[in-house]
Amino acid sequence: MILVVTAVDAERDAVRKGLPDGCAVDVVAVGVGPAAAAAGTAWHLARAPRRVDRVVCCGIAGGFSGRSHIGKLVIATRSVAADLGADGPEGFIPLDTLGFGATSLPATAVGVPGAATGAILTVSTVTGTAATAEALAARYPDAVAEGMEGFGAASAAALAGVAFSEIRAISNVVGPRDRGAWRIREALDALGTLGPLLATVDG
Ligand SMILES: O=C(O)c1cccc(C(=O)CC[C@H]2O[C@@H](n3cnc4c(=O)[nH]cnc43)[C@H](O)[C@@H]2O)c1
Repeated sequence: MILVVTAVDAERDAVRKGLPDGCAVDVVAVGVGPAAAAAGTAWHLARAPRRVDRVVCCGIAGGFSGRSHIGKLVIATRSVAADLGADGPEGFIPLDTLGFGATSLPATAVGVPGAATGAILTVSTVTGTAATAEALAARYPDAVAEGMEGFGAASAAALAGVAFSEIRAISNVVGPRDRGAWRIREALDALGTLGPLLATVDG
C-alpha cells in the first residue's frame, strides 16, 4: 500500500477526494513542520495494517520564481533539509559538510505531465524575504519549491527502508511575505488531481 502524508486536514481531504474507490492508498495528516512529519510518518508506518511500499509526502508549497507556477504540481527528485546546519560570518554550512549526517535524501520522481521536477527544500521557517529566497535559489540551483515536511517524512521512510516521493502544489511564490497573494484553493485543487496517479504508483 501507499502511505500519503500531508501536514494539515485540508491537504489530506483534497488528496482523498481525488482517489478512486477501493485503492490501496492511506492518506493521513501529521502536522506542520519536519519534526511532526518525521514523528507522524514513523508512527503511521509502524501501525500500518499492511506493508507500506512507498511514502508520498503531499501538500502545498512555495515555488521558486521562474522554476514553478502557482496552481501547478511539482515533483521532487530529492528532498533537502535546507536550513539544517550552522550559520556564520562566511555563510551557511550544511550539516553534511560538518560531518553530522545527510541533508539530502533521494525521492523517486513520479511522472506528472507538465509538472516541474527538481529538489524540494524543507525549511522550519517559511521564507519571507527576497534576500533569503535569493540565497536559497543560489545555494540550490535545482530547487523548484520549498515546504516544511518533506525531509522529515523522507527520514522516517529511509529508516524503515521504504521508497519515498514528494509531490506538492504551488500556493505562493517564495519571497517577501504576502499572505494575501497565497492561492491555497488553487493549490488544493491541484492536489485533488493526484488520485489516479497515486492509485497506480508502484512501490
Ligand atoms: O504566513 C502566514 O500568515 C501563514 C498563514 C497560514 C499558513 C502559513 C503557513 O506557513 C503554512 C505552511 C504550510 O504550507 C506549506 N507551505 C506553503 N507555502 C510554503 C512556503 O512558501 N514555504 C514553506 N512552506 C510552505 C508548508 O509545507 C506547511 O505545511 C502561513
